[in-house]
Amino acid sequence: MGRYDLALIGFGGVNRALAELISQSGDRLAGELGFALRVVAITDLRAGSLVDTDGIDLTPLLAAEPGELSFAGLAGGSADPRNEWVIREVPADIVVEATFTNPSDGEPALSHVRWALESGKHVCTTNKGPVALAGRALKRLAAERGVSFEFEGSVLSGTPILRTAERMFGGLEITGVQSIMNGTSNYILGRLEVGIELSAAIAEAQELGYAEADPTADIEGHDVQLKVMILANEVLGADLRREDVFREGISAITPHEVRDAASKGLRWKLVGSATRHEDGSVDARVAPLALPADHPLAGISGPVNAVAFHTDLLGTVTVCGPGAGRVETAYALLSDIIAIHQRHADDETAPVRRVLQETHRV
Ligand SMILES: NC(=O)C1=CN([C@@H]2O[C@H](COP(=O)(O)OP(=O)(O)OC[C@H]3O[C@@H](n4cnc5c(N)ncnc54)[C@H](O)[C@@H]3O)[C@@H](O)[C@H]2O)C=CC1
Ligand SMILES: N[C@@H](CC=O)C(=O)O
Repeated sequence: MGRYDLALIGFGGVNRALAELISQSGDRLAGELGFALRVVAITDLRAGSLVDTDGIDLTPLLAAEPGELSFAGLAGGSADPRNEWVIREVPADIVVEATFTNPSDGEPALSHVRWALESGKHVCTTNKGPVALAGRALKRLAAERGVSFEFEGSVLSGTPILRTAERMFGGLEITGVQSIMNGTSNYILGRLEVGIELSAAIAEAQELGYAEADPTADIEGHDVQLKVMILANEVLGADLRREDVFREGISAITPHEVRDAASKGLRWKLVGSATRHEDGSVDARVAPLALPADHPLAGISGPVNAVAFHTDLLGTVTVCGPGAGRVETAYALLSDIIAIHQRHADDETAPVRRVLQETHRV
């Protein structure tokens, strides 16, 4: 059986959840998917870096409290993350980027992704920064190097919204999208409705693993701004920059307004939308809206997200599912790895083929 060796960049909630999945369910997944997964490198700003090209034993790492994990002193370990060296030099097949999202310039994740693609490694990421701010250039670089750049988890976490649009909407003209794409703000609005204070609701969203490292990005709409850019660029053929997308968050909405709206059958939602005009131009914006109960997005609660696609032949098609969560987002990474396998399993240089040949099974 073939195998993919992974380098995990960032070892916070999402990449830990992926490591847990591999550690606990790797054999079952290998039987089902036809390839095994092995982690050969991990880097993290706080923990440092750890490399073992024979495969890292994940069990003791996952047993440690996240805040207390340090790779210094372990064989192949260092207190320094050594991101560039690990990404460029360690012989991994796939670099899995899950450091924090930087809405301003996408760094350092943008460099991580670029280094990996330049080194001829496939990349999967849940990080919205590189995809929203440099998606076109990175896809071009990946194509030049004959590798894949996958980012399903950058929009709607594990819910396969980008692949659904790409693979299932053939022949449809999509004229616009209206969406709820931030689990944290949607969760918080629901908590305000039942009388929880804003600061307590934010703390809950952090504890549950939904919030960004800096939750301002969730509350003030930066996160949705990036996701609208990704969706519009991928689905509507746009080439939006951040300054093209009007942004207003939920911080100005008071708990009283939320409860008052609910008593009138309205629900405040942070809505990201994009519309394509006849001349091909695309307008996009992020703003809170008080939606009537019969709106397709009004009933979307908690960390669940949804995208309503406006199409010519089907009218409105709404897809909903988890929009945040560690395990849910780790699933997005697994789905990216499966996509890489499906695309490259027949390549001359594909890792699966290479391993099969090495072990003389073909
Ligand atoms: N948690 C969620 O529900 C979702 C998260 N995402 C995105 O996935 C990414 C990871 O999310 P989480 O794991 O929840 O975040 P997290 O904050 O739990 O983990 C990020 C990790 O990256 C590490 N890190 C930061 N800078 C680094 C650097 N320069 N080099 C190496 N490591 C570095 C941090 O020490 C931390 O352990 C973020 O970009 C986030 O926006 C996307 C969809 C959903
Ligand atoms: N903080 C984000 C995580 C996923 O992108 C959210 O709450 O949606």
